[in-house]
Amino acid sequence: MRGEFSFIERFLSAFPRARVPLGPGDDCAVLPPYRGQMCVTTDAVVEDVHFTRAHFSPEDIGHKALAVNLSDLAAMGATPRWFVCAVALPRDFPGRELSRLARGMAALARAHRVALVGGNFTSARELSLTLTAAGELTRPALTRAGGRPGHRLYVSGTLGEARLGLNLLREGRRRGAALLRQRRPQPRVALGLLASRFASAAMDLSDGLAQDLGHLCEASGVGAEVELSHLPVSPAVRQALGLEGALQGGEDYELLLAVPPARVAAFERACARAGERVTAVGTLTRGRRRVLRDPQGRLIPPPPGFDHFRVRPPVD
Ligand SMILES: Nc1ncnc2c1ncn2[C@@H]1O[C@H](COP(=O)(O)OP(=O)(O)O)[C@@H](O)[C@H]1O
Ligand SMILES: Cc1ncc(C[n+]2csc(CCOP(=O)(O)OP(=O)(O)O)c2C)c(N)n1
Ligand SMILES: [Mg+2]
Repeated sequence: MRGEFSFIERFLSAFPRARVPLGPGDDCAVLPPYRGQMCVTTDAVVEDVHFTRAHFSPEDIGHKALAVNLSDLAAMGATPRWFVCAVALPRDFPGRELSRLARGMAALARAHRVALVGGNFTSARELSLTLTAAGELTRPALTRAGGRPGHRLYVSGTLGEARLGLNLLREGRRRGAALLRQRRPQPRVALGLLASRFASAAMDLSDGLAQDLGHLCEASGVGAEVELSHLPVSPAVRQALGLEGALQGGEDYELLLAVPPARVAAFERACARAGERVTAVGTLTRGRRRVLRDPQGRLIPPPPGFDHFRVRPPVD
C-alpha cells in the first residue's frame, strides 16, 4: 500500500518513540521545558544541489540531512535534543528507499541521542529534506560575534576532503575517505560543547573556510590573518585541490573557533585529552582586513566560497 500515511508510518518506524510529552502523530509535538536556553536551527538538503541519487545511497541522504543541522548546533556549543523533518518526495519514490533513508537518519540520531518529534510529507519534483533542530545550552552560546583582535583561530579536523570527495564521485569513484566526508559528514558536537568552555566565537564551516571566516570577522568586527601552510590539509587534498582549493571547498562541517590567548594552553590540553583534533591556523586582527599568508610569506586575499545564487559558481 502506498500513500502519504504509509510513508509517514514507514519513516517513523525507523526511529524509537521520542521521550517527550507528545511526539509525532498530532498537530504539534509537545516538548518539556528544558533547564538551559535552547538553540534552534534549520537547514535543507536538496537533490542535485546537496546530493545526487546516483552518488548517494538513501542512508547517506538521511545522514547528511541531520548532520548539517547538528553541525549548526555544535557550532553554538549546544547539545542536540530534538528535531522535526519535512520530506519532499517524488511520487514514484520507492517505499523501501524511504525506509533506508530513515534508517540512515535514525543511526545518526541515536549516536547523538536526539529525538525525532514531528515532520511533514509533501510530493515534489525533487527529493529534499528540510530539518529544524534544537539543542540545549549549558553555558552561554558560542556566537560568531565574540572574537577580538589577538584571539587565536583554530579549525577542527581537516579541510577540503568533502570537496575532493565530490570531485571523485563525479569521476565515478565509489570508495575512499574523501567520499565518506562528502556523503557522511560528522557534526563536531562534543568539540562544540568542549569549546564553549574556552572559545570566544565559533561557527561551522559549510561554505569553505575562506568565505565563512569572513562571516565570523564581520560579526566580531575584526580582521584576520590565516597561515596557509598551517592549514590541516591531507596530502591527497593538497595534491588535488591545492591549499587555496581546500579553503574554498564547502561542506567540511568542521568548526572554526576563536580562543583568547589566555585560554589557548588550557583549550589545547582539553582537546588533546578528549582526542579532538584542532589546529591553530591564524589570528584575529584589528581592523577589517582578512588575508592569507602563503608559504612564501606573501599576503593574498581570501578566494570566494560556495554561494547558491552566484550566476556561475567558481566552486560547486
Ligand atoms: N529565510 C530565512 N529567514 C530568516 N533567516 C534566515 C533565512 N535564511 C537564512 N537566514 C539566517 O541567515 C544566517 C545565514 O544563513 P546560512 O548561511 O544558511 O547559515 P548556516 O551556514 O549556519 O546554515 C543564519 O543565521 C540564518 O538563520
Ligand atoms: C550535487 C552536488 N552539487 C554541489 C555540491 C556542493 N555543495 C552543495 S551545497 C554546498 C555548500 C553548503 O551548503 P549550504 O546549503 O550553503 O549550507 P549552509 O551554509 O546553509 O549550512 C556545496 C559546497 C554537492 N555536495 N552536491
Ligand atoms: Mg543554511
